[in-house]
Amino acid sequence: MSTPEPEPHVTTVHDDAAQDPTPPDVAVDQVAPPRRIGTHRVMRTHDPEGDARRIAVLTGALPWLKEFHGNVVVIKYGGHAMVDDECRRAFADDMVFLRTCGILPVVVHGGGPQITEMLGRLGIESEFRGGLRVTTEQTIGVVRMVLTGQVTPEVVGLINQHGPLAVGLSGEDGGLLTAERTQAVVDGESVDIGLVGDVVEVDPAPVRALLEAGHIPVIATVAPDRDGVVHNVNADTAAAAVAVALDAVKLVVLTDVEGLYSDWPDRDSLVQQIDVTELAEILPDLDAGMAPKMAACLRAVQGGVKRATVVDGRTPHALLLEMFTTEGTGTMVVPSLPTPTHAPTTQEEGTAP
Ligand SMILES: Nc1ncnc2c1ncn2[C@@H]1O[C@H](COP(=O)(O)OP(=O)(O)O)[C@@H](O)[C@H]1O
Ligand SMILES: CC(=O)N[C@@H](CCC(=O)OP(=O)(O)O)C(=O)O
Repeated sequence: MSTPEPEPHVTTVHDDAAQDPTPPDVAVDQVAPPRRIGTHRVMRTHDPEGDARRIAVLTGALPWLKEFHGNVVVIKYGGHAMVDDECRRAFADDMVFLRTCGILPVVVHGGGPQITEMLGRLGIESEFRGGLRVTTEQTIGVVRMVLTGQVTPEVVGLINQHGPLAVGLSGEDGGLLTAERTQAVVDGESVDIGLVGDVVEVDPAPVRALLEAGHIPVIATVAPDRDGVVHNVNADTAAAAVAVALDAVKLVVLTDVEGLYSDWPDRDSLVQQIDVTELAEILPDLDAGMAPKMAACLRAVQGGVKRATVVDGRTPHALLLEMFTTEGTGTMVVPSLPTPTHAPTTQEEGTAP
């Protein structure tokens, strides 16, 4: 019996190697690939000028962060500033930015165009006198429905895309606002405009409770009078009253124009800064849209709010630029400026804290 030939030694890769986690044989002359250490991330390209700009922005924000940290800032979010998607997203980002920086934003929203649209759909014509809506028994229901049932949830929803931060409430909730029937002033004459109220009392407790719980309050401006009759309150007016009651350091009014023009509509006449004495003088001559807005800024600063600014809400992030850079935007209302007895310093000229 002959001895069987030995099988030639063959290195094979078995079919079942796919299930076998051990690596296949490595030929002696094959070098293992070098081990890769770490992973990639987005890196800056060499850009000393860009770096200097970024650093200037970040360090330049420091005095403002110190000024606002732990303090209430009231933001009046006008109905005209809500119309564009990009601006709406930017507004929500800005509110969350403020809250994350330890600042306490409180939003008071308008909704004039949205109310007008709904009234139009119902076949009711809108009428304004002295910048305020003539409000009948019929229209107050629509005003209340649009502000609390449509605009508040929209604003809350926008902010809450970042997480459950915003909580909506109206002047009717928790005794927040008490209104008293008011009149409009047209050509120096007081005229009746129905169920329109001025704010005569603010109970800040419900808003403070929300702030303490880490929330961003979003307020709709319908409010009962002392008999419980609901009134339509202009959102600029309500924002000013809320800012005073909460000892806010700042009121920012977001609207659809760059600020106050002294010679409206001449675009070269933007007022950069105005003190309350001068504002009180020109207030009776202001046109409808700006009249309640500037009256609100006046009321806020006279009530102890350090600054009130009207800013163009159609420019995304205009609020951040206004709050965290020395170069302001829009029109700033400040307390009465003392008559300078010396050449103004840079600090007095600018808007630094
Ligand atoms: N002196 C002025 N300076 C700037 N805007 C003015 C002036 N007078 C009237 N306006 C008008 O006021 C409007 C802003 O008010 P309004 O429409 O009530 O805004 P919001 O909905 O934000 O409260 C501007 O779009 C402009 O048409
Ligand atoms: C009395 C009065 O005029 N109320 C306003 C309330 C909404 C508001 O102020 O909205 P804006 O801020 O978008 O203008 C109105 O009915 O239109």
